[in-house]
Amino acid sequence: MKRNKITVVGAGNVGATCAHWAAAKELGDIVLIDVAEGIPQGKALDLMEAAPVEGFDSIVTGTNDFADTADSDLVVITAGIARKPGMSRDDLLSTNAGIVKSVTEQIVKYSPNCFILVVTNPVDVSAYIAYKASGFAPNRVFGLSGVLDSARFRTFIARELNISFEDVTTFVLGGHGDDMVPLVKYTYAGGIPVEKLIPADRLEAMVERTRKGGAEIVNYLKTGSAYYAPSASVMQMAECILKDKKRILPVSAYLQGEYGEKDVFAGVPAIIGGSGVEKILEVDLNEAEDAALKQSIHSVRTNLAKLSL
Ligand SMILES: NC(=O)c1ccc[n+]([C@@H]2O[C@H](COP(=O)([O-])OP(=O)(O)OC[C@H]3O[C@@H](n4cnc5c(N)ncnc54)[C@H](O)[C@@H]3O)[C@@H](O)[C@H]2O)c1
Ligand SMILES: O=C(O)C[C@H](O)C(=O)O
Repeated sequence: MKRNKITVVGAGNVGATCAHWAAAKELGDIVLIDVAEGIPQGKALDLMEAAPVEGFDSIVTGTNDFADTADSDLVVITAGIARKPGMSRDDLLSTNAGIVKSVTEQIVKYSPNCFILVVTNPVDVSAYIAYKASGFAPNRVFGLSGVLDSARFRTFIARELNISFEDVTTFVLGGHGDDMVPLVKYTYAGGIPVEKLIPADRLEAMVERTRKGGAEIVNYLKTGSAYYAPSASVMQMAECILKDKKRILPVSAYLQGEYGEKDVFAGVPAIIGGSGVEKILEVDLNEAEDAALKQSIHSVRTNLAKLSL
């Protein structure tokens, strides 16, 4: 039986931790690639030497040569710079746009049939760049946003109610920026609408904390951004493809008329399975939610307009 081949581009905090989760879950064999010489090789060997202890059988290799990524089933792009306190994700655009484009060209050259999961920020623009540079169908390229943002919102709600994290479900939609849209109306604890369990002012505080969730971690770390929850989130998306799970997840997907938007990537609920983004789901939004989603997507378009694509 053929094993899945997963390439992670960028062996920094997010990339190396993606490899860690992928190995621990035995999602396939893993190739870590980075421009920094020795880093992917060292981290890959270190991770593989955990296999006898943890009991996983993934082969993990590190490289600086894209030829070693050939015939990957799935490629995760984490290459690029992370923000520091005082910066927004948009401040990363001018550096990361070129990195995402060149990396995508290399990916496609060696793995013409892969799925591409984009992490590099600002992610909705990076996903657009990867989509255009790859020439792939839109179902094969998507970005990490809502799974992470929803995980943060779920965490805050579970702690507030002192219940299991797993029992909270929600959607955070829109661009992965400060005006992302946590949807309180679609937030449940064990099937019960959270609006019935938590006072409105407490919920609003958690919505605000979710919107600033990335910056909260950046302000603690000082020299980089979050990576445990981001990499766990991206590997959940990867698992859905590799195991054809058909889960409904909020992801940054290419819109072709859904929610009244075209030719842009933004966070929407979608069925994620063996064909990647199998279907984008349109949920009912009230006037305020719809306006917030449009504003958030407008911010993504403002960034896109800064690029000469
Ligand atoms: N979408 C999200 O929800 C989300 C979540 C977390 C992080 N991020 C983003 O992910 C990116 C990576 O974050 P990190 O914490 O891992 O940063 P990091 O600095 O720890 O790692 C980035 C790695 O990319 C490598 N790199 C740079 N250019 C490269 C190239 N051309 N080819 C291959 N590798 C290259 C660097 O050498 C470095 O090892 C950042 O842009 C960050 O903002 C996004
Ligand atoms: O906030 C960042 O810069 C990284 C990432 O987008 C996050 O939400 O943690």
